[in-house]
Amino acid sequence: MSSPTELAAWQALTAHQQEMASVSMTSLFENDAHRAEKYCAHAAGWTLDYAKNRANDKTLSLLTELAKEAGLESAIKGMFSGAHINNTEDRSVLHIALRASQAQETLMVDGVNVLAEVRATLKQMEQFVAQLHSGEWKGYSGKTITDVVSIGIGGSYLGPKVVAEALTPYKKDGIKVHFVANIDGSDITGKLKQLNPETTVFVISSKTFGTLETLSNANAARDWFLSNGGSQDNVSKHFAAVSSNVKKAVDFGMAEENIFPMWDWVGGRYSLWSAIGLPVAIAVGMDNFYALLDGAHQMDEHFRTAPFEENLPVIMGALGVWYINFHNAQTHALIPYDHYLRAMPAHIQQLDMESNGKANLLNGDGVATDTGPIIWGGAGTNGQHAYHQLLHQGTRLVPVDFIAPLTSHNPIGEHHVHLIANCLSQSQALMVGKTLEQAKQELRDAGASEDQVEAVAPHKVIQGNRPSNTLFTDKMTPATVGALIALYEHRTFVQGTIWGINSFDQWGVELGKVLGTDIYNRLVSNSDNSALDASTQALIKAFKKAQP
Ligand SMILES: O=P(O)(O)OC[C@H]1O[C@H](O)[C@H](O)[C@@H](O)[C@@H]1O
Repeated sequence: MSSPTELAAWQALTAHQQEMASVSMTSLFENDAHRAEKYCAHAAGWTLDYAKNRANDKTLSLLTELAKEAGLESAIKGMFSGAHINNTEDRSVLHIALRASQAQETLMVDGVNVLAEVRATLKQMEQFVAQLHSGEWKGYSGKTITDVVSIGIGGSYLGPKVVAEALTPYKKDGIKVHFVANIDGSDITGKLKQLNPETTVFVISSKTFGTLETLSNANAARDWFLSNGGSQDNVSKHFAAVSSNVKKAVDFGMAEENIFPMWDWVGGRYSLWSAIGLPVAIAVGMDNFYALLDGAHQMDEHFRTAPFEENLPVIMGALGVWYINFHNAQTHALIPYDHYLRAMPAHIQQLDMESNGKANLLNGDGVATDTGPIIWGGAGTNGQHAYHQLLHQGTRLVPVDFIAPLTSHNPIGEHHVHLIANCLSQSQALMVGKTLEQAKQELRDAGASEDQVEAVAPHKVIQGNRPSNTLFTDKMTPATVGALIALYEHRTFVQGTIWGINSFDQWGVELGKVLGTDIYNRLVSNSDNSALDASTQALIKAFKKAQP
């Protein structure tokens, strides 16, 4: 596809943005008694209230038209049929196959029924999880396993960690699941201190089995195991792997039956639904893992079949484009009002920024528009006492997604009512703001002198008219958590399709890895560094000087 700026809907939106510039969201509500119910959509246990956006019927119809002109309908068909939509790697993009309904028996891709492979792997996971939970799986000294440590990084780490945390109320007793990712030795050292090698199983999650951080931590775990009573013959009782590189995992010491396959049609950041999600399945049980997959599948079906006007990923994706490209928004915040979902913004950050942080169209030409925004956020209400100041009064426009369950897993006292009251009031405050007159009156009512009123009132003005979506569900369950993450996966795809970029490769991370190896070699040798830039030379020198 060529640049989206050439599309008729893009040009119409550019003109429409001018029309909307002086229209406040509050006036949109005043002029349409049905706005709240109209600007509301439902899918897979979630409701999206998108009424608090700088958008009217025309905006939404132009945005929907833009998605159509950009070819989103055929892109969706392409994804679901296994077309090689990841064009730079010539691969299908099939995370949707990992959660396909059991009723579907075949999905033929390049002559292979991928669903048969997916189902066989799920069965393998079932057995593994059952053996761990029943106590049938014993460590080398005959003791029952009490701890599982997942070692991975990027997509082979963050998604499972975030979902396992989100599903804390569903955790099964007996086995504690830990995650290690960083090559900073403090990460694994801290974890190993709490563990007994006789009762610990490590799951090494790496699609390539070639990632520096993961292999370094896997080797450190094996060394620890071997120097604390374990033997080479027993490595297979304490180490399993999830990887598409079986040979490397076998060479490490894994038994072939403890290696769970991955496929090149699953991108790392989309892989938590595969055996990469094994730590989740161990933490919450296979029944809950299946419920997670089913929730995601419900969202897939909605995305595949719902008209764009009612389609949550399309609405959210298109509204994001509206702000990024027509209002110059540089970032997008996700604020879950749910303690267990507190790390979700980090997962969506990885998902979205690794997918849409691109500057080339599918055909290789440079883009003419901004693409993926900076995704950030954190748990409400904590953020209200920190960065919300900037959301309300800063100079930047930051569209926000508020995410909340209507009921709590821990309904103590008035906590949940307050939590939700805060969530709703934040989106309200962002929209309505506070005028100078209101600020003055507030100060007068509090007994301030006229001098104080004049001096302080401008600082209390809140511009308002700042957009947000509110996503809510009855309860955070495996199914609703699965649907929520699938929603953001598809939103990312919608935006990538509108921008005409490939959301499924990640060439940008490679250069740092190559240079990292080069610098490593320089740090451990007496190489001639004079050809390097002066800053890097000085930093290498400082490192070497500090070594004992
Ligand atoms: O699963 P692995 O092969 O170890 O890869 C782990 C991660 O590393 C890479 O650098 C990619 O940027 C990620 O997309 C990937 O998830």
